[in-house]
Amino acid sequence: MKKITVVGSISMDLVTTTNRVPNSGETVFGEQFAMVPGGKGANQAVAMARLVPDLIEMIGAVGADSFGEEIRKNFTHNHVLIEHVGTVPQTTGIAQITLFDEDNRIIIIPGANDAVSSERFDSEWDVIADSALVVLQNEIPHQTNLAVAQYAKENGVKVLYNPAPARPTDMEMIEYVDYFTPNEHECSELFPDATLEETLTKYPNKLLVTLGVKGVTFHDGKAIQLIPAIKAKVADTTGAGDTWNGAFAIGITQGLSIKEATKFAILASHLSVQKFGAQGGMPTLSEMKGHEKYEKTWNIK
Ligand SMILES: Nc1ncnc2c1ncn2[C@@H]1O[C@H](COP(=O)(O)OP(=O)(O)OP(=O)(O)O)[C@@H](O)[C@H]1O
Ligand SMILES: [K+]
Repeated sequence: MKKITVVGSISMDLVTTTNRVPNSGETVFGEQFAMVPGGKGANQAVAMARLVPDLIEMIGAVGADSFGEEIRKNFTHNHVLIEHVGTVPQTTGIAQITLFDEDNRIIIIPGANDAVSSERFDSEWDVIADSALVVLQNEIPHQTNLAVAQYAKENGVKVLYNPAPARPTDMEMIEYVDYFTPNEHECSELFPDATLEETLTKYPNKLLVTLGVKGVTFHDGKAIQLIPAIKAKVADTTGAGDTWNGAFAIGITQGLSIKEATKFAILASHLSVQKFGAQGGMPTLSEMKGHEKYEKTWNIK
């Protein structure tokens, strides 16, 4: 089977839980601290490798620091292939997350992720050309995404592009990609002058919009489809979108229709929101197969 390649971000999430946030010049005691691997690229790679191990190739960069080492271990533990994860002089990307008052405040330092430049690719181009699918998000430079998407198109390789977080330059990508997967909020940022229905109708079988607890919507060429989410007892929705994108990528590359791949991915994200952390709840294929909503006709291997 051909590999799936993610070109994207890798970071360490530093998560502080506190009942008070300090004012300028003030020091407070918080409640808890956790360090968990994250970054949308890495999360989507792990989501896929949980379902199909040793078939997901990660292209990205970390720094020459202890976070980089931890992240490499985490990839290997999750059966993501990291021969093309480089080490650069910048620090490993981090997200400093403060959980306060049932909400979060996040500072991202891209660090090594800003150094993921297609101008430095060498054997990476062959990896991309040999892939069944390339998966992109928006936490590495836009120029790299654009160069990868253009190269993939020239070489007949399909691209799944998750434009998260949305950037003004995203629309330059759309003609080179096969699947475009914003969430509802990103979709209205990217298409501010049209209704959701108009936008979906303009990009049939290409634009899939995730609607959180409402599910996923797309136009199938004849009509707009809305596939409902599966209700869950929610522990933490972090990573729901990454799980959905990763599982959708697996479904599509294993021959499912857009509708069936969407349903497969909805089941994966339903399982993911029931555990803490972005990667914590990402299901394995056997966990998926054990669920009553798993359909035998999917035939995922
Ligand atoms: N509360 C929930 N219960 C069940 N399924 C959910 C829930 N939230 C999200 N999902 C599933 O996950 C998919 C993706 O969620 P969403 O549209 O919120 O993506 P997102 O905004 O990119 O997520 P995040 O940024 O939190 O990772 C949804 O289409 C849905 O199938
Ligand atoms: K989760």
